[in-house]
Amino acid sequence: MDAEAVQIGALILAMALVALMFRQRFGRDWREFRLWQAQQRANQPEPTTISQFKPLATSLDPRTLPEAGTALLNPPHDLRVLAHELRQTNKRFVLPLGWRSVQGVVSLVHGSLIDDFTHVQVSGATGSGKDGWVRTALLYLCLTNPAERLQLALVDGKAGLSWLGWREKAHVGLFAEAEHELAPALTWLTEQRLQRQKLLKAAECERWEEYQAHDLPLLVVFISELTLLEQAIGAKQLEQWLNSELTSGRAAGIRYIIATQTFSNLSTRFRSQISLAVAGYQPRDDADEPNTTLPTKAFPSSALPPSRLPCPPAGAGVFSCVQGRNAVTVRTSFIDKTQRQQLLSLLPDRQQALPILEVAPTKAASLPIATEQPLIALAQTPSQSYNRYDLAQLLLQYLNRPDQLLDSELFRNACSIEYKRLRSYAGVARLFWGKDAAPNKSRLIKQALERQANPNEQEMLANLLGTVA
Ligand SMILES: Nc1ncnc2c1ncn2[C@@H]1O[C@H](COP(=O)(O)OP(=O)(O)OP(=O)(O)O)[C@@H](O)[C@H]1O
Repeated sequence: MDAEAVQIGALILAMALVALMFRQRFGRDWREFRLWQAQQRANQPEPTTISQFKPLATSLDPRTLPEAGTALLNPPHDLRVLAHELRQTNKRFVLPLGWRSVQGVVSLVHGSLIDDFTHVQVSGATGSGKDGWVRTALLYLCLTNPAERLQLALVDGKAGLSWLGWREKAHVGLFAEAEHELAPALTWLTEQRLQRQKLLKAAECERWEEYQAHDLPLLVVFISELTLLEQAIGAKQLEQWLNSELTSGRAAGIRYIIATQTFSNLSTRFRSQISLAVAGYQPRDDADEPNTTLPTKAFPSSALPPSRLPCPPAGAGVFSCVQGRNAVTVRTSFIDKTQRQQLLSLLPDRQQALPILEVAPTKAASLPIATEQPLIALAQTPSQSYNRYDLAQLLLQYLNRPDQLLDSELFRNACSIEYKRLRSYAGVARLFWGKDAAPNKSRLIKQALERQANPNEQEMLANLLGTVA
């Protein structure tokens, strides 16, 4: 009996040992398989919408810049060569992204702001060529589209030095260069978006692309250094504003190109609205993901992560363009000052004055309320017996003088409709001014309701006659 028990015990022990060995082996195999699977996925990027051309010009030097992956050593620095290559596309609003060379074949990577991507982020350490990239892209856009079809808004916190000669051009609809102009420029952009939404709504268009009339050009907004805007209006306000404008600007025919040295410390929320990352050199590999959305190890073989690109000045103009999981490393054409001035002189001058950017609201808290958040909330209002676009415009107009809203029948009417629904002054205030609405806004709603309940004689007459104050 004892011997039998020993035998059974030995058998169980032997089985457990075998199971343990298998488990370890199997676990290792499984991990290796997952790693191999991840590598395969990374090496076979999904088909991209940014595309490349076989060159029309035959004399391009196919050598690549040392240590810069597929980036071309000597990209053509003549805009006519770019134009010559891009003749092959039939897409609208095309941006040249840069040149690459694979096994001796040179190609120009490019994409359309309408068909291929929407908003673009451009990053890279100082001197990596961000301004150069944007200037070439925008110059090309202006030379290929009349001012009636394309307008630029240049918000350049770097005192406009990179944009000398652009202010006078008919393509430029807004030019903000001084620090005090930055916050009003953002308000102007929100107003533009609201006006566009109103026009599109009147024309029963869900998207700008459907709009048939010719009075709504594509508006391309370039923000040259995000951190300067952050200093001017505050991080939280900027994040809220960007989130609203990037989300709703797209359907209104507005595209943002946002540049900064690194997106590392900036909110990830608004960045989810950006569909193309143009990423130059970064000194640290933990900056790879914030600047491209791809972790260092997930880069496909077609591109180098920003931290592996050659650093400027040798690596100036080298960028990895990342869209989803697809990425390519390119070098941009550098249009020098002489050529730039010549090309700018071909663009028509403006006939009308630029908008005057009044002194900014000093408090960050008073940035446009009529942004996405209240508009989305308003759009969900079940009883639409007031015009939400007019209300949004009104809120924006009285941003710094909210007390004066009390004189508006539209405002008071909207307050009473929303209060009946929400049963909370603070709730209505949040609906109108966003989630950070201050307590004084709740008081304002209360006052509006009191006034609506006890209108003065003139207001009663106006109400009876059906006119809007
Ligand atoms: N495509 C390019 N090819 C070669 N050199 C370039 C290219 N682009 C830029 N450079 C060089 O790099 C310099 C810096 O470029 P640029 O001012 O565009 O960089 P930046 O990233 O905007 O810098 P910063 O953040 O400091 O403003 C340019 O003066 C030019 O000499």
